[in-house]
Amino acid sequence: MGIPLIDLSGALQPGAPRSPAVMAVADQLRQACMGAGFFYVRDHGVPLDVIARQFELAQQFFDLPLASKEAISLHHSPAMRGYESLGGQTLDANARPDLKESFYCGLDYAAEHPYVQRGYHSYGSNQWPEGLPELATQSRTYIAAMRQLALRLMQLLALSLDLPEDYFDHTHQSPMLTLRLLRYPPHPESADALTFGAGEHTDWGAITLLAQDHHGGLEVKLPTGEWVAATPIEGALVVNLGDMIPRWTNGLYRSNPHRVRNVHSGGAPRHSIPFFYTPDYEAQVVPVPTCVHAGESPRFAPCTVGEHLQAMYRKTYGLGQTATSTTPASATVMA
Ligand SMILES: O=C(O)CCC(=O)C(=O)O
Ligand SMILES: [Fe+2]
Repeated sequence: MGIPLIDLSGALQPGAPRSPAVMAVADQLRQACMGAGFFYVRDHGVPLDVIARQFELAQQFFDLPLASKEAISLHHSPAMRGYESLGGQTLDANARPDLKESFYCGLDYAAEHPYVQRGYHSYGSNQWPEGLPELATQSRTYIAAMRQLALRLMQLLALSLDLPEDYFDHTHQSPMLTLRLLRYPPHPESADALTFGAGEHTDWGAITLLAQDHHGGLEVKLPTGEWVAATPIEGALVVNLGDMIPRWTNGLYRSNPHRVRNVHSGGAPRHSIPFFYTPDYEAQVVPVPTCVHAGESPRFAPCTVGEHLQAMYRKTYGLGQTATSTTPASATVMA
């Protein structure tokens, strides 16, 4: 079992849900989601020049002086948007802080939006760096294109579960969408076994669409326990399932652990751009009807998206509680 490559041409248009081309893609998705929980997509409809420009601007952003980046530190932002310096996050509580710099942005939610008023984590406005005005406009274009693809992938996922195509559409009314720019310095030669660019973790939302540069370094843990490289494929995106998907599918589809070490770049930094398609903060995540059969019970405690995400942010940023003392209620697996 590896990480399959799925060609989306012929399956991008909604409204012809049961055509043979669409159902062939839905079948491939089902196999991938029951296995690696990761797959590549190509012919995905996101213009390649939009992706290339996002990488150029990411490089320009990280090349800014540290003081310019720190001026928009995410610690200044109630919505957790902005710059995060090296070692700012510890994705694996048993490892060292991650060797990566990052920049968070997302949808602009106005101060009057009820979720901003309620102080929900990550709802609010962006912080953009001085001197790089195109980053804001380009990131909005990128988010819009990725959002459209993610919506379509969730529709195909619904079909793969024998559900109506639009089954999950309503769960993304006011989503927690996050676009993240990442730069990993070269992995130090002296690094010990507890050093990672991104420590072992699962993603937290619905699906992640990852664009990576040509260096590689992302590794995925298969259900067998074997780690495999998610080697870059030109023009393709890596898609993986976040923690909401096993909850919706009662464990049928997997949100698999993965990690990053920038060990193949010949001493160059590695850049990647994950887009986290995370549902509405208040969406209740309970198993879909086609995944709980007579006599079976739900394997996960019901949760809202916001509860789980907030607990995971707290855990990996040491906010409020220490990493080891935080066990999100939503992580509970029922017997
Ligand atoms: O940089 C990568 O390839 C993956 C990053 C990642 O897993 C994450 O940000 O959740
Ligand atoms: Fe991840």
